[in-house]
Amino acid sequence: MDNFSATAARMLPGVGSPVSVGGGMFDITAIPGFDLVQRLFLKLGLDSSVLVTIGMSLTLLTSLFSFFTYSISSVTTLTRFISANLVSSATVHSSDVTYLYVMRWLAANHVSTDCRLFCVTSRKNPMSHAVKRFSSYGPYGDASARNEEDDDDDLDGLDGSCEEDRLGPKLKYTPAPGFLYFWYKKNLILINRKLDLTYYTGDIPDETMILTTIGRSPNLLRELLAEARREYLLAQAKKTTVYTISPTPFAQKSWDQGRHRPSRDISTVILPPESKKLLLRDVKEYLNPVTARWYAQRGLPYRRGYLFYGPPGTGKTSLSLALAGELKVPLYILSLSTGSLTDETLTMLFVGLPKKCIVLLEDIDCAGVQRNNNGNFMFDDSDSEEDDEEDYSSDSDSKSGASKNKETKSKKKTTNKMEATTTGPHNRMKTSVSFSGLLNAIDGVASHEGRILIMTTNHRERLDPALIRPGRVDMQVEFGYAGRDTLEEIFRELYSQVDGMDSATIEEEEEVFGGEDEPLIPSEKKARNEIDRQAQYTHLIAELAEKFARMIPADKFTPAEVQGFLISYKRAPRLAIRNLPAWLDSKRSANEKKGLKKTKKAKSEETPESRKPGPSKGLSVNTMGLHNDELRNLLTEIINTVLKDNKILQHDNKANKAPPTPISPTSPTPVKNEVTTIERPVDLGYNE
Ligand SMILES: Nc1ncnc2c1ncn2[C@@H]1O[C@H](COP(=O)(O)OP(=O)(O)OP(=O)(O)O)[C@@H](O)[C@H]1O
Repeated sequence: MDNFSATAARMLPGVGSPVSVGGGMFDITAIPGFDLVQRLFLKLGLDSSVLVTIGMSLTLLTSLFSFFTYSISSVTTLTRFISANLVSSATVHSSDVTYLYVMRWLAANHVSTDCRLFCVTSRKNPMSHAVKRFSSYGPYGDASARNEEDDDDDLDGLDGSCEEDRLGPKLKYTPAPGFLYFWYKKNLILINRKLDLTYYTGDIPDETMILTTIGRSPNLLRELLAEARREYLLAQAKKTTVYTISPTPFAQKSWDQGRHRPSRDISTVILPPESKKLLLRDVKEYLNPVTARWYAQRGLPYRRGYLFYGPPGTGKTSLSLALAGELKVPLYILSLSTGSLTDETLTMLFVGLPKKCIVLLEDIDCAGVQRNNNGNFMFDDSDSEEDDEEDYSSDSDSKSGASKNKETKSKKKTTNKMEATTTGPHNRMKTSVSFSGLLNAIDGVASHEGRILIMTTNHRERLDPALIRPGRVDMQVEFGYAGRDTLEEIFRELYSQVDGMDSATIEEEEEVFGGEDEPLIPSEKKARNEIDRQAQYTHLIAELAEKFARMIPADKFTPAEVQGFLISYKRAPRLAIRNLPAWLDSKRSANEKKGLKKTKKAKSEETPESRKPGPSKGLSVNTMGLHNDELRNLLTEIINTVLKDNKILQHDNKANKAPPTPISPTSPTPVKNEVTTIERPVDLGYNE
């Protein structure tokens, strides 16, 4: 026996001599090539017995691998057999709203919160949407719309807990992707959440969720899905989905992820009752399927447009939101001053609208939307929100100041470029929307039939008549300062009997501020039963509301201002009334200061040039680069004489004075495709 055979025999009994395998005799040296390898190893001075070890190990591993492969394939075959014959399953994809139904259901039934493998995030998570997918299980308007606020709102409603405690935002637990099981109606349900990272670009990865239950009948899963759907939709009925455009200035504009706001009850928007009634009747009639057929049969475009106009803070946006809630349609908000809107993007946005929705084209006059000589809208720096407020200043002195200011601004505007920087309250972005582009978007072929268009403006007089002609605007609603009735209603609305509000809560709150001399209701007069107590409270608030309304000058403040004041006294109406005179004084002096500032500003803007008689507005004199004062004066004189002779100046002045053709009020009953102006009654019957 040579060296190798001796070593092999040492390590493996039987090497070099026949080895017993499977009961038979196996001689390792009989393997073909063994002799050759053995000699090679001997030449290289290596211990060839290693070969035996490697050979044996490889054989063992191959056997094990074959065993596992076989086992896995058997399990797969078995699983396939079971899933094909013994279980039922439902597949839900995250791109479909059903996903949201299920996720909400899981949260509502504590399935997602009680699982062992979970993700955790903060409830008020300022992080990206990617985190939110796993941190949220609230309702979403559509599959892509996942919003943190909404989740939290809804979650609070579901588990009765609050999203924050004394220390800060609470933690939120949700199931990790993978397997999860729970019991539903005494049946085991298995959920497999699988992420699809194939096209993952860093935002929310797609997900497939498979719900499986034992048994061949799919009824159980259908029941669960139907229940999830019902609960989700019922929760949604109390909400309005609001879409705005994505805030990125350079990206292709598109509607952003819908946000769910609690629907605003239309009764909380205070308007003269007849205006509200007419408007509601008109919109509801328009949305009636019979009306749609009526339009179709006559070949009329099935669209309806409204113009809400009035000072800022008088409820135009609030009413639009409330209308969307009342009609259960989504609200799409678009402000012409927001973002780098172009004709194309505007058209695309209108194309992207669903069939039934409200489009709110806000502040159509914002930043001075006007048509220039080229037919394009111009956006002016000088007209900011602040100016809107100034223009509507309740102080008569300041009003004259404002109008002077406005004149100076409008002069500036004429020199404006077609594309100018806009100053919306939030953005400073380039905007260029041509007039025809806007009209095309509103009523071009791309515009969806069945939509409701609401345009709001603080300055109806600045709008081009073509924009608000019948067919584009079928009804106009004026929003004004708070008259006596409105003031009373605002007060009553704020202190109404919701959220446990009653005379006891008021007295408690007053105690915090040092208490009032008189008891709210003398103890001997306090009602005995609940119904009487409620009636007594309503009566009391009505009396206070009347007193409050009598103390404020009518038609001087916007509902937003009055609400803002009252909100400081959420549960202390008598305190609000006590502090009202001080608030009115502060408002008055603020207005006086504002008026003074404006007069000063207007004076400072008056340059010696502006005082000189010059060519009429809109007429520019090209001095061919000559800056000679004499020449300029001479030219000015010549032009003025020529203009006077040709009556151009007269005509031009007239044109400047004449406001854009006003829409005259017609009959109070809306007539199809005729403009109906719902004005607030001229005399509201309120005495100051
Ligand atoms: N008529 C009203 N009834 C109830 N609340 C009102 C009314 N007007 C204003 N408010 C309150 O004032 C706030 C601002 O109102 P809103 O945004 O609707 O005013 P707006 O007329 O759209 O203002 P802007 O012209 O600046 O857009 C809201 O919180 C709203 O609750």
